[in-house]
Amino acid sequence: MIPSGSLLVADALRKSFGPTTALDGASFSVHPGEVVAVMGPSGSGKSTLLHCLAGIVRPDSGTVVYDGRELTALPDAERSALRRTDFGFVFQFGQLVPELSCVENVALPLRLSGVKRKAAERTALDWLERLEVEDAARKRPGDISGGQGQRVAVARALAPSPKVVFADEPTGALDSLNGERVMSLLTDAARLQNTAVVLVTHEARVAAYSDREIVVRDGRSRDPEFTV
Ligand SMILES: Nc1ncnc2c1ncn2[C@@H]1O[C@H](COP(=O)(O)OP(=O)(O)OP(=O)(O)O)[C@@H](O)[C@H]1O
Repeated sequence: MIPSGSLLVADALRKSFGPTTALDGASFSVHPGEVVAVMGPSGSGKSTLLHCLAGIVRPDSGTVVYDGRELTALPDAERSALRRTDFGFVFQFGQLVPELSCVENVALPLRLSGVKRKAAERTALDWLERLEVEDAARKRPGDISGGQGQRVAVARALAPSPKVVFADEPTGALDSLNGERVMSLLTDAARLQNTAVVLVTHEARVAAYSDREIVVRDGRSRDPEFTV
């Protein structure tokens, strides 16, 4: 049975890329404000699971239900709109826009959802402060360190108050000290605003920041919250 009170639930996901089976029956669930780590060896299907959960990749079969709506059945335009309004993303290499200052990067998703420039930049500055990286506000991503860049990327993901943040190896390019700082800032801020976090990682010390771990092996995962 699908776990009750979940915000995002995937059941029996299957996905192949040509002859390669990436997902072969994966289940997953996350509650509002919960941090769930998706663990597993390289090539086991973690990123594919995250992409299916975020509506970026359409599974061959199985379902993804977000807030009562079946993502897998929504038209592309509606899924894109949902990604903009409800989801935030943090990738391994920040993927900030190099031509914009850090405060403009954080303000960008707010601007795209219609917030006026001044208000968007005020909110962006608040978030940079919360992530202890306000010194980088007027600098461009190329002029700050990798650790600072990831904090800016976390600020950008959280500033629009998303319901879910998807983080794919968010500390993979950082040393352990910077990685731990980014993880504690990300999870504290997410819990504070009741944002769920889907965290893909193969590192146990990163997964230690989660409330729960789900292991993917050979494209299969079983969420223990599901009951038969
Ligand atoms: N777009 C794609 N085209 C072809 N094969 C793909 C594609 N995406 C993933 N795969 C394959 O699917 C399998 C699962 O990949 P996935 O990236 O989901 O694993 P992962 O657990 O995230 O790996 P890693 O930890 O190395 O990032 C791998 O064999 C991979 O090569």
